[in-house]
Amino acid sequence: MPKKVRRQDALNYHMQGTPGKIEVVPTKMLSSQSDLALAYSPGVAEPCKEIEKDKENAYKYTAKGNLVGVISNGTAVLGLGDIGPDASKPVMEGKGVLFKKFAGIDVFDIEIQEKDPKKLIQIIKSLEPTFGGINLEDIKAPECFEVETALKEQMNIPVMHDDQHGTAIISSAALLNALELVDKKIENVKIVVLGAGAAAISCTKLYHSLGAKLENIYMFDRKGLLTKDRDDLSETGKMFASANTEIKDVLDAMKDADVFLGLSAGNVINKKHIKAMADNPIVFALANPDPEIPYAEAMAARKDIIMATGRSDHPNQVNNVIGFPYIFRGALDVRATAINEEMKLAAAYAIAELAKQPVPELINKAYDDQKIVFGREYLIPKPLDPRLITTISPAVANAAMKSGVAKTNIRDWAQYDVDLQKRIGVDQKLMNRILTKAKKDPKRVVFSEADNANILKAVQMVIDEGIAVPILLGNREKIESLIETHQLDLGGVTIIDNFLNDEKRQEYGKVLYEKRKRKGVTQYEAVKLMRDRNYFGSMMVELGEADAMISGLTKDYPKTIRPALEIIGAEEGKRVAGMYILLTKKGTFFFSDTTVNTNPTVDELVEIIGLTARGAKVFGFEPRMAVLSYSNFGSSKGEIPEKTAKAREIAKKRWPDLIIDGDIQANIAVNEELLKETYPFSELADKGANTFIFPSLASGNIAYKLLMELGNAEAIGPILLGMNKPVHILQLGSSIREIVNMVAISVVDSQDHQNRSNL
Ligand SMILES: NC(=O)C1=CN([C@@H]2O[C@H](COP(=O)(O)OP(=O)(O)OC[C@H]3O[C@@H](n4cnc5c(N)ncnc54)[C@H](OP(=O)(O)O)[C@@H]3O)[C@@H](O)[C@H]2O)C=CC1
Ligand SMILES: CC(=O)C(=O)O
Ligand SMILES: [Mg+2]
Repeated sequence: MPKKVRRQDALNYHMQGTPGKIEVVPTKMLSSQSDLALAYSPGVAEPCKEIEKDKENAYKYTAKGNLVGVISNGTAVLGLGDIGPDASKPVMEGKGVLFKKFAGIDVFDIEIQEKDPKKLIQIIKSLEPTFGGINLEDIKAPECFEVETALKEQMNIPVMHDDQHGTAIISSAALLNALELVDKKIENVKIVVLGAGAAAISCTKLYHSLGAKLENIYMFDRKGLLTKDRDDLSETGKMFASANTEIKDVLDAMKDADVFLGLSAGNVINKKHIKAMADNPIVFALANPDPEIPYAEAMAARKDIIMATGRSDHPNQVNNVIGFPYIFRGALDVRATAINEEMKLAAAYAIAELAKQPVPELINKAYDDQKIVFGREYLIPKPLDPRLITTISPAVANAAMKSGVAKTNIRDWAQYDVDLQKRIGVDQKLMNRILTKAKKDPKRVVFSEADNANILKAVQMVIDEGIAVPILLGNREKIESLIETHQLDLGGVTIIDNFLNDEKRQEYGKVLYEKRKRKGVTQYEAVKLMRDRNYFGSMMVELGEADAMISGLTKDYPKTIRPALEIIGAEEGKRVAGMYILLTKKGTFFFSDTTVNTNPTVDELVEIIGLTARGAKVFGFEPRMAVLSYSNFGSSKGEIPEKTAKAREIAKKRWPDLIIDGDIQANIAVNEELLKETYPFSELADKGANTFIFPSLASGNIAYKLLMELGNAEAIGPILLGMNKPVHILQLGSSIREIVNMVAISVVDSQDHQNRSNL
């Protein structure tokens, strides 16, 4: 299901926390007087002198080699037109994020207040000392051609105008594959191009070098068809001017056309245009953010259509994000002085070929468990495909070496492959995996604080993404008014406000009374407690009227968990514990117990070990557990070393197959070198720990919070382990994304509970 992008969501995304999408992070320590003396004066003078002797040393002593300038003057921003350099900044920051996330490349985005191409050339050229490469972006035609050509001639680092060549590379790959599917030859096809700007001209040039005939190409700008008798065409435009002056308009040109390429503006053609085309029409409507024709309209017009857009919410996303991070990665890794035709073609063929390879399960999972196979709906690889980097970058680097523009060579390609994989990390995908798993089998989740705007916004995302079937508990009038105020689209969602209704409360109260009558609760009190939505929601889960409950955004933890414990309780013979998942630069780690057991006894620690191991497995990890202390294997005496060592011993007897070690200090547990050197007998010596059992709630809680604040780790949780049915408690004031993540976790937890009871 396509996910709608709402205006307010997009604004909030950019506004929340630190405004914008990027920050600069130091890569060296700066914690002491001597660090300071090295990082800045006097020490910094030494690398300065080395670079003065030989400029190439900048690659050795500065960030230049991995730094790309994303530079725009804001004259052709997406399909929004000349909105100016200030307004282009979100797009340029966005490219910075994609460079970093997909290829580990750092970016400074530079927005320049200058339209004169000559001056622009001067400014950009003067930035050569800073950057390892230049990505020109959203500069309008025809100025962009002059700017790029001059900079390529004058600069000794790779320069690429991505709207031209990135788009040309990706769309050529898609075109080659689409033509293969419909069994047409590029030499014979009639191509209508709407737009005669940077992207359109460059794509058409590349199609021409791949074999398309000039006489079969009909290119339009706002004034109409580019024809030989027009005297307002640029030099590049003239190349595609048609000798046929009979054609009236785009519709006329579309008669029997095999290929439509749109790189102009949104919603400028309609189904009549599509219907006029030849059999098996190939329609690439690539304007952003809205394609030349809406996807649904084009698909409805013809059954035999092959359709691509620039958007991520439809199949066949022809967007330069599939190319630029990896093209620059390959170019930087061999210190190429240019991105030449050979490198571009190598990228296009690598992309086209990758689409024909079997798709790994990971990608199927990331895209809603579809079985993705090469075909009409999968012409080119998906943007989240981790193989893009290991396919495109080596192809580009190799082409640079062969065409003589590489200043360094890659010799060990196997090692290069490993290095590239490290660049993208693997664990960032964890939340994606959880979300995908949830979407596969969504469950009914009751929100007991539904009269809260953030909960409702999260519910909207949950519905849009198909994660769960929400049930809203709260005052109907208030919920409806919030839905209206925030312009949400929650029609059809169940709202329950009859927890005040006597009949339902009586029914639920009786069940609670039966459970708690020997704990001092009277029938009257039990019925009264059902006015509390946490009691009511817990009872829905207990009686199978919902599969999971989410609460805790507005009340403190103990108040929220108590009703769940009284009504649902722990699994038979088990305790309840709280786990956090920490996403750090060094990978994913599980922390327990961070929220429930203040000072666990040995037996309680053993239970926590068992629950946490199962929790880590639910999220797809093989736990390697460290029972943490301030000692290593009995090196200190005291209550905590003894408690943790004993717990480990008992747990190991109970679950001999689990990797568990302790008592152990936290730094040792994650440091394989130290472990191998000092404690080679340890079960963790091979790989280090990924799961930590803390001796007390205080230590676990403090550790994860410090990691969040000082280590920039992302925390997912707390995940309640050991409940008889899924209930998950939010942190006070969780963000909308955190609420959505917790819903996905509760759905996955519910799936796991149901699978267990099915065994
Ligand atoms: N999917 C992708 O990866 C990419 C998509 N794009 C999209 O392509 C479009 C163009 O970008 P770019 O080439 O950089 O911009 P340019 O400003 O360089 O070119 C825009 C071209 O489109 C023409 N045009 C605009 N509106 C219409 C219209 N209603 N009918 C006919 N022609 C029209 C303009 O005509 P005129 O010359 O008469 O003004 C101009 O020739 C944008 O929507 C952009 O988002 C761009 C790069 C990558
Ligand atoms: C994708 C892109 O670069 C554009 O639409 O301009
Ligand atoms: Mg662009």
